[in-house]
Amino acid sequence: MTAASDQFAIRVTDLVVGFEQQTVLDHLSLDVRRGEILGLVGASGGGKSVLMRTIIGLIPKRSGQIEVRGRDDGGLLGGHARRAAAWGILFQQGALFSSLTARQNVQFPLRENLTLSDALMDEIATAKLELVGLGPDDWDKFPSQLSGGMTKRVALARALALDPGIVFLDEPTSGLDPIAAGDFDTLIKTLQQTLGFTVFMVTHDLASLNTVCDRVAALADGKIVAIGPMAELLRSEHPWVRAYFHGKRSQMLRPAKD
Ligand SMILES: Nc1ncnc2c1ncn2[C@@H]1O[C@H](COP(=O)(O)OP(=O)(O)OP(=O)(O)O)[C@@H](O)[C@H]1O
Repeated sequence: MTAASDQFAIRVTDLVVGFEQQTVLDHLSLDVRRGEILGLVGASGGGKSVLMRTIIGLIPKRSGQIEVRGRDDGGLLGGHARRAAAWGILFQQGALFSSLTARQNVQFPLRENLTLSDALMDEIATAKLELVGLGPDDWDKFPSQLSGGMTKRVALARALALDPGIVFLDEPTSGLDPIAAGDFDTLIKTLQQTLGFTVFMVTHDLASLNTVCDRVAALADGKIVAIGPMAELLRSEHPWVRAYFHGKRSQMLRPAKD
């Protein structure tokens, strides 16, 4: 492993992805640094989810390279589980199993990948639920009994079940009120700083981009057209990036000048 490749958690080079006649990602390149929180913005239908799903292997690519390093330091886990622990994902709607309790949802990846006693599995699952701020009263609730914010927290606990090196978050704050969204942002930042994983986050939430992301990447016309800290993106001359960050709705979020 070279020092340069060690620096990156994900390297996407010249990626082309499409469906029938449609080309969604058109020779896209993107590096995600190890240990950073990268936010991805782009127009609706522009290919953000397709990019995330292609990186994790759910959608086939037409051409290009994808290198996902994740966690390869060995740790306590064996071969199959080590690969599974490379990344965790939080899907947009939480995507919990409705017939399983919060605790059982978090145990699911453990059961799939590890051979552990029920007692140990219980212990790991409750530790993860505590990590995301859920107490014993919530552990045995079913998804229908959880609020939107709690659902996201359980989904995050499940994404962290195998101690992944990379966490993919698909619009983590969508559907949450601004206070719950702010709390969730803080939780992600705190966990990332404590546990040191890399975060790849698709979001439309300007507050999240401002407060939690180390860098922001903008996807337009199937490519990454700007990438850097938020302050740099705000100075970008790319027409779509300008329209996104300096359009009427974004302006409304800034304090009025007196
Ligand atoms: N499985 C699929 N089969 C065919 N077309 C697809 C498939 N998945 C996505 N697409 C198409 O790819 C394009 C990009 O979709 P994608 O879901 O990545 O957009 P997005 O940027 O995540 O949008 P949003 O912000 O609205 O969630 C869309 O035109 C969509 O219809």
